[in-house]
Amino acid sequence: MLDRTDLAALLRDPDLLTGRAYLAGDWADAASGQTFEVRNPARGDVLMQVADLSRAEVARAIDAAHDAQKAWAARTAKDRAQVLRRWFELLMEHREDLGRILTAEQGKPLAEAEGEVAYGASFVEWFAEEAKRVYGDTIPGHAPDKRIQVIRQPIGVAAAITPWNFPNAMITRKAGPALAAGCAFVVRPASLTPLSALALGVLADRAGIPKGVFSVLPSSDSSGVGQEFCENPKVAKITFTGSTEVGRILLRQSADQIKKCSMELGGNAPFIVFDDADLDDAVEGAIACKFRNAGQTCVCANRIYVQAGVYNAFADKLQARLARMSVGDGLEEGTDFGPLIDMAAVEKVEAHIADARDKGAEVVMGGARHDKGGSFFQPTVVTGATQDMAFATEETFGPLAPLFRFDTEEEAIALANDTIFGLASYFYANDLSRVTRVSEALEYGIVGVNTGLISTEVAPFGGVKQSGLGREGSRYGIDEFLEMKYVCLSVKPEA
Ligand SMILES: NC(=O)C1=CN([C@@H]2O[C@H](COP(=O)(O)OP(=O)(O)OC[C@H]3O[C@@H](n4cnc5c(N)ncnc54)[C@H](OP(=O)(O)O)[C@@H]3O)[C@@H](O)[C@H]2O)C=CC1
Ligand SMILES: O=C(O)CCCC(=O)O
Repeated sequence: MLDRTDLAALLRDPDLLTGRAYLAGDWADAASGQTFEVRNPARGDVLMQVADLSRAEVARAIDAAHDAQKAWAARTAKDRAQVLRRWFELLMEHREDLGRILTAEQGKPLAEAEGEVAYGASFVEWFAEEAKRVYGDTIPGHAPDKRIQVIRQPIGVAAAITPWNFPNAMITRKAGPALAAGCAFVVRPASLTPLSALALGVLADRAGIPKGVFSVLPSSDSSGVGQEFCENPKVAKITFTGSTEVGRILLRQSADQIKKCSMELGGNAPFIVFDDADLDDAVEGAIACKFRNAGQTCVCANRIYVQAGVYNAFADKLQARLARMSVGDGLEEGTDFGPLIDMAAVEKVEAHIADARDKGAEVVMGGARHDKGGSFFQPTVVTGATQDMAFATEETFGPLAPLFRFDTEEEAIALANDTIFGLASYFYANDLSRVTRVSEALEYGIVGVNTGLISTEVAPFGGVKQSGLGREGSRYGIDEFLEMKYVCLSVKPEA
């Protein structure tokens, strides 16, 4: 049993745990008194009740953000940077508590949860620094009396919709650059994981982010809030992480007002092992890449292509390594893989396994629900995977590693690119010419070479094709929250 009291008892600062919305600088219940449940995926217990805001309350937060934004933007960049720096420090000081809250509502092992909190905080730190480097430009005039200046200004109110798989970092990766640029920011977190978002609000409040500039708006009405964000003229920017399907809905809804959108959508990452790769490294990389967050990450390997000469050896080593890893409650010491987020996620993994079996693949490891019950699932390896199987075209979002066999480099590249998605891709090889050729040929926003982990605040994260629009993190990430203005000055000659 894990309820609110138990979870609060695990925290050094129980005030981080709240079910009230952070609306326009005030902590509030829903006016209707409605709440929705947040559950712990490992035990299925109801952890807490959280304020279930209406669309009208979300509109009120947008009004407040709109009113507060101008004064926030008018502060010096250094001043905004100092407030963000304070927020970063508080996030790091409370890393353990934030990790416990995250694991309790999302399920990932504590070490991973704390890693996510530090990763999330790194975006606030990075963009606190970048706030001071929003430079403009001076362009030589096109006529003797003309001077041309380019300035970059905050876009206005940014509205974010974020997923359950990274309940902390997907918010900070958007809020950091938005606030640094001088935007106000409202976020509706996934209804499965609002507690991490609300804890971020508690610390934003303590850090001195002004009232209204940052709001956290839990609501069970995802489509109603999505419509409000897209249709409210006071919102200038939509920033979303989630499925390609919902991304399409938000883009359609944003079209009437030509709203600026950043979309970080689904992936279907190929992970290619060439026969000149270091196989032990490739196995470690595959485990980190495929099984992180129990496979519920948009940059997780979804299809593992292994060259024929090393196929059997790779499959054996992968199984041997996985056999030493443990599935369990993320709050317990020594857990490598937590539960899946819910039973729908389990059913999707099962459907992909059944489809592969029907089409001739062999399940050589796992393949079934774990005897811990609930949404725990066995780490699974499937051999004999082929392009007609469901996981070749759809994200599994679970602990299923399908191994495809290929013969030539050309074939591997064609198979890897045979998808509507283009977020992350990975390959292991040592021949320098091959590394260069393959890096250039993969149609993806991100390529990991001899590594299964590519996430960092200093590099641009984002996809091509139907994996999204825009980039998050790095020096480019702040551009998503800025508009460029060209000022043409006519200078009269002396009278
Ligand atoms: N790129 C990524 O990081 C992610 C990819 N996915 C992919 O999507 C699949 C489904 O996962 P799921 O969680 O359902 O992803 P969704 O895209 O449905 O959810 C992501 C966020 O969008 C919200 N949302 C859902 N429908 C709407 C809508 N009509 N308008 C506005 N917001 C909406 C959700 O809210 P709520 O859940 O509260 O309804 C959540 O906050 C996964 O299996 C995976 O393949 C999922 C999550 C992240
Ligand atoms: O699944 C996602 O959308 C977030 C990826 C986490 C990361 O940045 O690595």
